[in-house]
Amino acid sequence: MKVLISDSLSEEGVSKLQEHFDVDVSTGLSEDELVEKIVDFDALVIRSGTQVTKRVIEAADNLKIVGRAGVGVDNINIDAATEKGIIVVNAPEGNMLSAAEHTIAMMMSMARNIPQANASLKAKKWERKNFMGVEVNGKTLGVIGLGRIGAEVAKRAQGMEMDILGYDPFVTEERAKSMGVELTTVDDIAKRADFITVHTPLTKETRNILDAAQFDMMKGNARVINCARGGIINEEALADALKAGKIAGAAIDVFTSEPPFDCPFIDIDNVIVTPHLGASTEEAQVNVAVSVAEEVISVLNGGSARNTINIPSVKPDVMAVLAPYIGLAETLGSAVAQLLDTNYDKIEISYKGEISEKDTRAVTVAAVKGVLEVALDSAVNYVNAPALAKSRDIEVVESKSETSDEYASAISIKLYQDSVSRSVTGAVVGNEAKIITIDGQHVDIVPKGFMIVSNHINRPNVIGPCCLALGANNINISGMQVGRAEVGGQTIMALNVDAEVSEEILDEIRGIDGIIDATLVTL
Ligand SMILES: NC(=O)c1ccc[n+]([C@@H]2O[C@H](COP(=O)([O-])OP(=O)(O)OC[C@H]3O[C@@H](n4cnc5c(N)ncnc54)[C@H](O)[C@@H]3O)[C@@H](O)[C@H]2O)c1
Ligand SMILES: O=C(O)[C@H](O)COP(=O)(O)O
Repeated sequence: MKVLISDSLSEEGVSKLQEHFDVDVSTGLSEDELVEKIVDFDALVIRSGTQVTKRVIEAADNLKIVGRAGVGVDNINIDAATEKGIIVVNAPEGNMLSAAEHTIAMMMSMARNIPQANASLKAKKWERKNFMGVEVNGKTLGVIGLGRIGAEVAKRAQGMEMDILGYDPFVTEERAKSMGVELTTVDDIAKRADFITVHTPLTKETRNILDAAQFDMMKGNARVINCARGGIINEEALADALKAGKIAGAAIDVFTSEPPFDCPFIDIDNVIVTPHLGASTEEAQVNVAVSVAEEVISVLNGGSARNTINIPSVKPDVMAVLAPYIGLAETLGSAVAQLLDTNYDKIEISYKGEISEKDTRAVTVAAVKGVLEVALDSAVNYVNAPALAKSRDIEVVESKSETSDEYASAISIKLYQDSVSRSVTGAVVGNEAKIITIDGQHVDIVPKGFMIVSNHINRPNVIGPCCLALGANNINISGMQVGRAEVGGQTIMALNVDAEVSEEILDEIRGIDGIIDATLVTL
């Protein structure tokens, strides 16, 4: 079998692979070169430097596995790989300490102007008064994303006597408390923190999580750090805030486009930058290279992988019966997680009717994956979803009842946090998945595309203005369902729309008299 390594990989990983396979190390390939070359290979091992695009996947007729020696898989077209049956694995733990240490190094370098002072002295200047710094002791650090790296950063900053504020929709109050972190909102972090660091994946929710509005709220002495992914902090807004003197500095390791030679803040004096070095330590590189090499060896020899991103660990015969329900459960999980706008500590999956007699473990895993994916994106997969829920103190409960009201089988997923809960129920009719209730109210929705779900008072002159607002913004409504509540009572409305709806338009809808809430659900 043949393995292509297309980014620089630690020798320990290369030699492990060479013990088993014919290994070709070719770095710096263009997309065209990779498309041409990949045809012959059974495995591809990469870091962040290789873009595994749809074209590359389409050309990869022998490829069985893509191994990412690191965390982020945003440079891999996962859907294309999944469609082609190519396993994608990563090495989620090997570089977390290095990334956390780099974050702390960036914070300290920024606090004490070390890169600028170093450059000045090497230019034979003695400019002590230009490099007055600040202490971090007693200061407040805001950590956005309290996963593996965020948690390690918080721990290290506490060692330097910093107070930690955190935001992570996926972390419960209890867990935050055990980490010594005060859980709050992004805006509160923007207002109160002296240093702010981001440690999330780049998703629809995290893109521009620090934007012009947040820079406007920050204190004049605020400093921001991005050692996660370019785009989590809006680069234009950051440049504007620095130029206007709204904040005191920034330390950036990752960029929307790398190398970032056209980046709008790269030349600003109080910005320090590194060329995506978070994982660049000897230790981390050995860890991730060995981890990925072991995964590739196992998979190419017919075994399984530990850190799969896209392949369910379900036996083929079980899959054949459960496949439509696995898809349904994942979709329902995603829908309900998008509807609940607080953290949750319990996921309840209820099976009714014929499905309750089956071994539903795989369906439950799919439901949990669907729920968690809203916050964790590609970090969650069929294999790790239950463990991720457990590690975040989220209880997963299954219940079964042999009777089902209208459909042969129905699945409900309910998320809880204290007295707040939301639920979505679905069924499979023919081969088509349907949402049949939202929060217990009957609807009949094909769960696909964009949907606005709102609660409103069941009385005249509420639905019309919503439709007018969408029409005025050129958003076409392709379907509408309204729950059945008594006149004057609270009811659900679900509007299928043909395009994504911005927060501004949703705010317009939320402002309509009689509307209680409105959420965009993307499926
Ligand atoms: N600079 C580097 O070289 C380097 C090295 C390693 C990792 N990384 C990047 O660091 C990031 C974090 O990695 P990790 O291993 O800690 O991942 P992780 O999956 O362990 O943690 C990510 C956390 O982000 C949280 N999150 C998701 N959506 C959120 C949202 N909307 N708001 C706030 N929090 C949200 C999740 O709940 C999770 O706890 C990734 O983007 C990864 O690619 C960069
Ligand atoms: O996601 C990651 O693991 C980091 O961004 C590291 O990327 P690298 O392996 O290309 O250094």
